[in-house]
Amino acid sequence: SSKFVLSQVHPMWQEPLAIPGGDRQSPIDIVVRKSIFDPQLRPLKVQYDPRTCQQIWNNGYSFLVEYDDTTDKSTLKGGPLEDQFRLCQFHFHWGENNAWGSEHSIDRRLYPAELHLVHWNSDKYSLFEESVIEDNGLAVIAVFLKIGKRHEGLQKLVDALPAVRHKDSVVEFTKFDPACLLPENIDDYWTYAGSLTTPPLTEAVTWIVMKQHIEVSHDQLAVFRSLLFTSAEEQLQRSMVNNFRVQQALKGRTVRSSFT
Ligand SMILES: O=S(=O)(O)/C=C/c1cc(Br)ccc1O
Ligand SMILES: [Zn+2]
Repeated sequence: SSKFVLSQVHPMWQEPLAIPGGDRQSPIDIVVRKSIFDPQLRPLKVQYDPRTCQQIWNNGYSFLVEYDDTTDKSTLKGGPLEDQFRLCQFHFHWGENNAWGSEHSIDRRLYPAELHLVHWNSDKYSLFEESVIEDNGLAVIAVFLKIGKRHEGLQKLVDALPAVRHKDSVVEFTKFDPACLLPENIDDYWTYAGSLTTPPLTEAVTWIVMKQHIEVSHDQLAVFRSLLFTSAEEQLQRSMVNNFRVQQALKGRTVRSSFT
């Protein structure tokens, strides 16, 4: 029988005492009126190849949709980026209800969920693992999710999630084009220097936070919440909800916008 702890009494992981550097941590609240329009920010160039999609893995924090990043087939460049970056995975963060769940906020407004498309700098490094510790090693596109109409493109992913209910489970997942999860307008975004929001929390990320959100249905998000933080062997199962990090101090950083 499935006895799940419905509300989270303990955070997903303990915030470490010593954070690497600590002056460019993520996520943050984006104060719109304090962001600076930068006319030199170029449009983003996203070129994803659905054939590089490989599997879904429940890593105990979220579920990662993983891509073959051994060649430059699914890439991101332009925007604030000087180099070419390779897509390695995307995942989400969400709440136990629709009132919260995103990691970033816009003028303190939280969304029920947030998508992260994680890319690493393949001009400078040969492996994702190397890029994770370098200050311009990673670029993450963040897209807010709002409850509304059903997202047709997401449904293929939602249908696969019961197969990765427990931590450490993996299921083959192919031919998924992550571009279908981007909003129509990807030219309007905020960007700032930050960190991973899950361990190792390294300060290697150029964040690109989309202004326009996407819509998913209540039922689609409910399937995210049916996942578990815990592995099949564990006695006490815990629902995978509230897998977001607390917001971090801006510490004098500037958030730039690509739009006025
Ligand atoms: O939430 S993010 O900051 O995008 C964390 C990304 C991430 C980085 C590593 Br390394 C492993 C799994 C992950 O989900
Ligand atoms: Zn994330």
